[in-house]
Amino acid sequence: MGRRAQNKQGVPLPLDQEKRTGKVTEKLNKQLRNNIVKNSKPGKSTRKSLEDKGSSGGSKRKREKETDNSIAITKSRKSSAVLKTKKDLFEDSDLDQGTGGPESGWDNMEMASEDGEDSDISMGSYEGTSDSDEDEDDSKELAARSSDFLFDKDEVNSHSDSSDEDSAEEDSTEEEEEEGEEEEEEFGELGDIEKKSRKLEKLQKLEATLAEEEQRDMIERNEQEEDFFEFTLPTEEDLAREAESPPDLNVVQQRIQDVVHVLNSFSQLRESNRSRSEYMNQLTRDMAFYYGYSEFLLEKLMQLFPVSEAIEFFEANEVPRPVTIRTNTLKTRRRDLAQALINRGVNLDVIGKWSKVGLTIYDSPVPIGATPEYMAGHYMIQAASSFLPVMALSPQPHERVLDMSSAPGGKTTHCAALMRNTGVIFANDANKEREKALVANIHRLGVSNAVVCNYDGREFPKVMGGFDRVLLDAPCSGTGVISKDASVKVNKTEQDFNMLTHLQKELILSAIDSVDANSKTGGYIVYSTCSVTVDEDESVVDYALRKRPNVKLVDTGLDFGREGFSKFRGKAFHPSLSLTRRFFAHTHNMDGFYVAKFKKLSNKITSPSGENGSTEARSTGGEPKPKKSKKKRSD
Ligand SMILES: C[S@@+](CC[C@H](N)C(=O)[O-])C[C@H]1O[C@@H](n2cnc3c(N)ncnc32)[C@H](O)[C@@H]1O
Repeated sequence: MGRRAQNKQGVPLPLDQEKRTGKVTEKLNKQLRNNIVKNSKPGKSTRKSLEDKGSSGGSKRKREKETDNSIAITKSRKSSAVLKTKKDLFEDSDLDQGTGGPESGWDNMEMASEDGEDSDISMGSYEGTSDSDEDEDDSKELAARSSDFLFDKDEVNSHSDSSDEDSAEEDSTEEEEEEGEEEEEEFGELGDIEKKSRKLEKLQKLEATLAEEEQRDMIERNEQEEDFFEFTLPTEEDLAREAESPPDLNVVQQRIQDVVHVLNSFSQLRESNRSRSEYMNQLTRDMAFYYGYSEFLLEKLMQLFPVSEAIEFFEANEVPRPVTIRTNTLKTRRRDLAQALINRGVNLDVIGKWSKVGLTIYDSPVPIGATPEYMAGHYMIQAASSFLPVMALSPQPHERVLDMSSAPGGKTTHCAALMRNTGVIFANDANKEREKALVANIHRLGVSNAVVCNYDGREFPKVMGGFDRVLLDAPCSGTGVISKDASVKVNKTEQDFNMLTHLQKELILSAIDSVDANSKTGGYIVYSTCSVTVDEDESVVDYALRKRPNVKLVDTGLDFGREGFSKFRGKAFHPSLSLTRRFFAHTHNMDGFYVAKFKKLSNKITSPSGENGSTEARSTGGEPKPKKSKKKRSD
């Protein structure tokens, strides 16, 4: 558990709270707009003072009040003409009801965000709330407001009276009054529909103007903020002093934010005598401390993302993923299972459009691993990400399938369900202890087409071959499941990674050699890990492509997930690596996962130089083992 999670004296704010781009900015814009609509009066600044922000951790955000006020006043005045007209439009039509002041503006925003997340899950999108969803919500709200406004005739008619009474309205320009008179005349002449559509058009124009105005204001505000932002990296002495006193997470958190800010606008905000690597070193040190990782692992994981995204990644690892279950279609249908669980008071929803068998469990009055339905084998408690390799493998009825590292059997039993208990699955694992759970699950779920075996996967081609499909859900470091097992943060050394990747490379060649390229229905291999490191993912797959030119990567068939790296930190992989898929907690709300799918083209191993190898793999069963490549490789 990281210090961030351990800290009991007040939880620091999420580090991305001050993000200046993307959705947060958009939300901020919305809030600003709300505040301005509610509060804007000529001469009153609606902007939050920058001085409100913390200045610990070596940063200073100064503001020259006079300059700022004058800008604020000018801006506020500039907006007021527009706002006033908008106010006219809304004032007497009850449109303000329920929107409250600036604080409730924040409240509304938070609620909208939560709703977005909920509907995200219930609608099955794992891509997060899209901007267009938010836009759609906004436009619905606007349409609702507009239609209230347009169709409440009495309110519209009383509008001019009440505006006369409003002293602030007396300041309105003559043009505005003239426009109002003209409007009344026109209203007398034009039909209802035309009148309404003109009003709506006007409303839309005002909205657009307001949005533009606030966008400009936001940009200007950010620029000013940067002008007054100062951050100095702590010296060795500062750090030594800091180390002597009890750790203050708030100081570290603030420094992380500041360093990220500097790195994002490096040429503008850096100290001239400091290099990027000095900032990166401080960031690594602080983040490792803050989230409780070894510096070695933190650095490795940091390399996967731009710095701001890395923070989202580490934050997501502090939050548990939703509990998910997979319906065992050998015994029941998802609809019936959901109904049975709902009858027990379980609060659930479908997992997403991408799966027809998954359910997300929000809460349950009974342990979800002890219901009668669980005991009867109607479902498997399984992470959403674990569905993916089996979906990619797509085993067919009557095929011969090998699950090379199968315990405790989540994927074996899924394969059996897709094969409708026909054909045969060899459920292998090198660990006999873990196979107890595999056997128990096979029995509980009613799988009758599995043969459990206990070989080192590297030896499998010597035992048998000729499979239509092979799944290698490889042993890995588990960097994708840190939210479940936080010990990974500190217990994986460089040596562990070296040993693991070596094993993974041997296993992947074995998996390839176990498949029959001439299979009428298959000839596929899926490689997956619950780790996000390139060493265990793309590097292993690229190695396999080089060592076995008789396979090629194909589309995984998964219609979401991020493309695998085809180059990484100066290292070029085969371009087809982009066909592989990466999944992350912070982007897909599921455990970190990697999936690659190969098609075997020939049972002959062609040497990397393009010559035909003299041997065939054991892929058709019984053939000699492929000769070892004489060429020495660095990996
Ligand atoms: C990620 S887990 C597999 C999870 C499993 N596929 C499931 O869905 O339930 C990796 C497995 O690889 C097994 N393993 C480790 N080394 C192995 C080897 N040399 N050959 C075969 N299996 C191995 C481990 O015992 C572990 O059960």
